[in-house]
Amino acid sequence: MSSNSNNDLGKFLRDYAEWEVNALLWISLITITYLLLNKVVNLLRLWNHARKIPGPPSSSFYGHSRLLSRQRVTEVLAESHEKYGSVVKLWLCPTKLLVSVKEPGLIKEMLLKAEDKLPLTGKAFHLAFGQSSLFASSFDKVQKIRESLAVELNGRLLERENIYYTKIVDSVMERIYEIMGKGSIDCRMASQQMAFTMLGATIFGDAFLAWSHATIYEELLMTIAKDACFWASYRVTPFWKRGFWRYHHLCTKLKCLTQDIVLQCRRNCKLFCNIDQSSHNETVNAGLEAALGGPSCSDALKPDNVLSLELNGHLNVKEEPCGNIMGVMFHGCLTTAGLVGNILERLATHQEIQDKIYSEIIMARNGSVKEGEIRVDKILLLLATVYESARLLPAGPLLQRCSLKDDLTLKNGVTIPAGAVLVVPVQLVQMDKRSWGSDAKQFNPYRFLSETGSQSDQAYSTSFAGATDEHVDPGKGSFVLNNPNDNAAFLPFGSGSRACIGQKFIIQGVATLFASLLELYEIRLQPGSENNPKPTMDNCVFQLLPSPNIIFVRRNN
Ligand code: HEM
Repeated sequence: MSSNSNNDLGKFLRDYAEWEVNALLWISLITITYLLLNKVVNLLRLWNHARKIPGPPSSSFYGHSRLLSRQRVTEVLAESHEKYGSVVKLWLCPTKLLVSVKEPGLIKEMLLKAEDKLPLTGKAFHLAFGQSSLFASSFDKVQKIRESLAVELNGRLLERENIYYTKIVDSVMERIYEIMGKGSIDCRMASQQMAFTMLGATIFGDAFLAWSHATIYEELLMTIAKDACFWASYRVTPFWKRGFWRYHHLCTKLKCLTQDIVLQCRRNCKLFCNIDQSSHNETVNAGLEAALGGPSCSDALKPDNVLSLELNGHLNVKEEPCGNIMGVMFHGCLTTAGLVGNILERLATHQEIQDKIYSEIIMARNGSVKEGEIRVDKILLLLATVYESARLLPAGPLLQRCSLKDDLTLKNGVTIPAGAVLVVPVQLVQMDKRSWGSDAKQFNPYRFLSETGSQSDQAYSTSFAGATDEHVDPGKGSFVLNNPNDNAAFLPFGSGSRACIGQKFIIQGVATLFASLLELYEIRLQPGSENNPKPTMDNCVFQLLPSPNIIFVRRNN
């Protein structure tokens, strides 16, 4: 009797186990089928929507990727827009659609509606600096911290004094003379120095100017910048490659050095100093040791609190300490160096504009109420030169966006499917004759100045189309600076929901830096380098040739 009941129980358990396994297999099968079907449906939707967007036919399975590997993307887009209109598509592979928008009105609409960034951008920052919210791809993650950073930067704009920039110029010139002593200096090197010092001093305060590791920090940042996108482009992070570990080691060094300067900055209590010091008494020695090749850095110190607490306490515990600070230094230094380099080169090659700016600076200095103050908002030609340099050489050839969840319908009726790579060929747009007049490809800062009284809406639409210095003399005071953002084709800082937060801050900062620099120094091409090649246009694309050597000549005043 009992052996029978044992057998029944055993059979029941076996049947039950079999039933459980079967149920599990069915659930897995249904889930996988659902996921696959979902992918197929999404793919069919993508192909269906893409059919209605004009673009060159793709002759192979790989779409236009072969064409893009042979020709620069801006050239391909220039030809395609010429032929197919303001919205064109290219296939990067059968599942990846690229849509380019070139008409300024549509660009504005698209950049407002497409709130996400391409996952690659977020991945490059994540891989280099760990998890941080400021440069993540999804808009939901960045929204709050964007607002806080904007408030923070605008506050900083109000409190910055010229004396501060004089200190930065002194520090930069000391280093530049050191380099010039060993040989000549090219625009790129000088601009890197200026951008790095300006941003470092802004973020970390005076402590940064006296920091003994500043040079190593700058070199590390630039080395990481060269490789960041390469390593992020791997679908699976290549842990098996030695090169990757070398890169990773550099990122760790940068992290530790950032912790060191954050600690020094707290000690000096210059920036972000309203945080509760008592919770951050830990020493950073371990971090510094690691940066210089010793053991790994201290976890106890959470320097990102410096930024995050300051930014209204949006600290996410999962975030990497210092991740946002490193992200800002990385993006800010690279982009600012590009802009400063272009201004240096333009001023060195346009002495007449430099002389006029110098007169404006002296007038602004004489007219200032407070001693030692120069109001950059009075130095119109300098600000116009900053805008024009940003227009002619944007930070990158493309602005990139995507809408991860929803399809986008533009006012011209085109629907762009969710997940498509959206781009704006910013070089083409910023040199388009229809937006900038017949001299669109030339350096003419006067296009950003117009006579007072000509600021009606109608005048605005034409005011960017190449005024000349014969008509505009900022010294006479009857001219005003146009707001560059009134021209939808002005996009060096992007536009819309993910536009650069640093635009106002950096324009004012760079202008103040140049005002302090030009007051003391004249920028000239090094004798003999006048005939060196200059940036030239080739099929609508600027060729970046070796940057010219320049010298800084101290004025006699
Ligand atoms: C000359 C200097 C700079 C240039 C040319 C520049 C340009 C840009 C561009 C083109 C974008 C993408 C915009 C878009 O997709 O619409 C961007 C994003 C951003 N910029 Fe800048 N930038 C500069 C300096 C700075 C500085 C100094 C800061 C901060 C201190 C900053 C903070 C940011 C942030 C946080 C974003 C990301 C916004 C987001 O993803 O939501 N930028 N910048």
